[in-house]
Amino acid sequence: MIEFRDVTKQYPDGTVAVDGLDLTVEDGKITVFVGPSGCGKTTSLRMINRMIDPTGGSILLDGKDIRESDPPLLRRGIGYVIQHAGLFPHRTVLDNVATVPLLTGAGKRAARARAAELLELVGLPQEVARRYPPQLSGGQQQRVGVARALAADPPVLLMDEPFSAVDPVVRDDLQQQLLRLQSELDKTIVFVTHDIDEAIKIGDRVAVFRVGGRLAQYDTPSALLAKPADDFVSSFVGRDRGYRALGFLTATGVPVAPVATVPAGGEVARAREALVDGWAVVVDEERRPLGWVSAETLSQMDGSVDAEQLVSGGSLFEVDSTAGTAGSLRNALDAALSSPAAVGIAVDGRGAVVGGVTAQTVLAALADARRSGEVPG
Ligand SMILES: Nc1ncnc2c1ncn2[C@@H]1O[C@H](COP(=O)(O)OP(=O)(O)OP(=O)(O)O)[C@@H](O)[C@H]1O
Repeated sequence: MIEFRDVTKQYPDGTVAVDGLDLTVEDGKITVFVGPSGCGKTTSLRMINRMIDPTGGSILLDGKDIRESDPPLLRRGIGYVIQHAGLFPHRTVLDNVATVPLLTGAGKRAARARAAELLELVGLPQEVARRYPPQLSGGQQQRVGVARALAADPPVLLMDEPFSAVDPVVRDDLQQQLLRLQSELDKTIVFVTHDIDEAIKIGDRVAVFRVGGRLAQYDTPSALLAKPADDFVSSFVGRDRGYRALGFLTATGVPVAPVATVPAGGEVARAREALVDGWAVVVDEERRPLGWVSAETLSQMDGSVDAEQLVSGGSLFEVDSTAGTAGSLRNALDAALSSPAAVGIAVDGRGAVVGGVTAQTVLAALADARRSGEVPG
């Protein structure tokens, strides 16, 4: 547990970067510091490993004031990941990671074995280990940075905008990977970002800072979206916060209705009979959706349903609650809104069609969730 107690940092030029911060970072959780540029996120983070010392108040790590700890020793228990990974360009990827176990007294062979293990853990293919950092993509470099930070097996991990320099698709991938790693490792992670979407996606708890280094709100992502403390937080979490809040409710409670399906390669005449409200989903042998057909598209096919001529299908959402993979209400609503037939396709864990929902059904499920108190109104 990391406790900030009335922590203030005033730089020598008079700038107050952090002002009276009181906050407790829980063990085994991801705590995100988010806020506009210059609000003191990085300063707050760096005070945890004593790269910066506060000018007022105190920070406790597991009940002990960190001022009583020798900084190098303190940092052994605190991994640190930054934007652009901060790797040594002239050492191989393997050696970049192996540096840490070497520093903590492991032999060369053991250090390299540990490094190889960590690279695998963060999802890097083996051949990457022999390359040098400039020969890696930005996303791969970030993974190496995470592997290196984990090398000493520190209970605490500080991450300062680690994924900001990569494109949105890679970023999404890195975020998923972090969540997967965390579900295995249970580290205490403090993560700085200026991106509220990222904060909401990965944070167990999110601390929103305002400029001047003051904490505006510290809450779970869903509470932040449902009950922003003031106008600043409300505008920071954004206009579509109601829509984003749907991402926290699983679609398991949404009644899925049967949806018309026709096999690819089946007879057009039969497919025409199967249409419901003018549409049917074309599926492969495993009942996985390939796209939609309407009376009009069928009229352009001769004889059999041609998988090359379908109306493309919109997003899908999962309802396989037994596998614990149910999508969210947001996924379900998006599926309905993006479907050419206005019916969102629900699939099971294997991707087979199990039915469909309309936007009205999703909204009715949301209204039910509100009535039962599952979500604040
Ligand atoms: N060494 C320093 N000397 C003086 N002022 C500083 C110093 N470092 C940071 N600051 C100021 O302290 C404030 C907080 O900076 P900090 O880097 O903690 O913010 P941040 O929220 O992480 O910002 P960003 O998202 O832009 O990185 C800013 O006004 C910044 O200009």
